[in-house]
Amino acid sequence: MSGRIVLGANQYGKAEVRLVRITRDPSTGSGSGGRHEIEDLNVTSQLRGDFEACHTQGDNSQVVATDSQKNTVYAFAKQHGIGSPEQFLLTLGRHFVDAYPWVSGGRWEAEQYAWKRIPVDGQPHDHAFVRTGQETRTAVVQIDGDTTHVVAGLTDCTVLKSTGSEFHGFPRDQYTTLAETTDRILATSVTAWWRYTSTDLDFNALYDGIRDTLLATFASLHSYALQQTLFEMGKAALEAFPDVAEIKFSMPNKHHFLVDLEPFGLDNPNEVFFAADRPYGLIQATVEREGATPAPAAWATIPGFC
Ligand SMILES: O=c1[nH]c(=O)c2[nH]c(=O)[nH]c2[nH]1
Repeated sequence: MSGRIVLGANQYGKAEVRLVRITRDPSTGSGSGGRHEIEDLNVTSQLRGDFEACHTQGDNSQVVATDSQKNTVYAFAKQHGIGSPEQFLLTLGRHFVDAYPWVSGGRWEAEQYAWKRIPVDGQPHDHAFVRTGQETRTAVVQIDGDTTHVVAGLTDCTVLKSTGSEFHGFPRDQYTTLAETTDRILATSVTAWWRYTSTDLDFNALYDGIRDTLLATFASLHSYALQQTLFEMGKAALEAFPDVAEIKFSMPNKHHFLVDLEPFGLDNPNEVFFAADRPYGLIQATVEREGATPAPAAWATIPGFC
């Protein structure tokens, strides 16, 4: 032992690059926009090799910036597609090892989130999807003497439309930078609670029917705002299910920003997106039957709704 302090094992890179790739095939599908495929990944790229000088002397001449690693993820999604996470990571990893002699290896990781097409009238929709495997069904019963309230709902039901969503016409002031758009991704994680008017119902059948109605409306509505989508989802559920008195929603607007690939000489016609996790828009509203008697006690223990 010399007593000298030295650098041990190290790796570095960009973690959790959220990437959504939409692949459009205008020759397929029933609508004018064709059938879309969605691939949704969380990618981490880390390089290993000779990075001694950076750690010990602040010499960045061999440091492939983590920002460049992130850009490469997005550019490769455009250029090579994804296909499978394994194939995508292999292409990515080989690129860094081949491009930089001092990069001896690295670690590339991806999580892929599965999406299913939302069924509308029994047919899988061309460009509206629901994320599988995370939705939770919820229910609360409250009894107070002779009064019983049943509220039920769902949470963490993540849905996405890769077209059929616009947002424009909003006021502009000196703090407005958001561009108007006539074609954007609309994605949200639906939390909904609805109040039943009776305790003697086929709750399983109702849950399935209400959930399917909410999702089919999300899929079918050409949206001008998430607020409008929320209202139409509630309206459709109330119209189809007379045993539901009212429905409350909390829906984050899960923003997907188009990645600027121009610096890399690539166009990006709504194909490669940065899926931001925060901040997010948060849209909350109650949809109710006009003139109905309110039931504040039913909602007293369900926080976070208006
Ligand atoms: O559907 C939307 N509603 C908004 O209120 C809003 N605000 C915003 O910046 N983007 C959006 N999108």
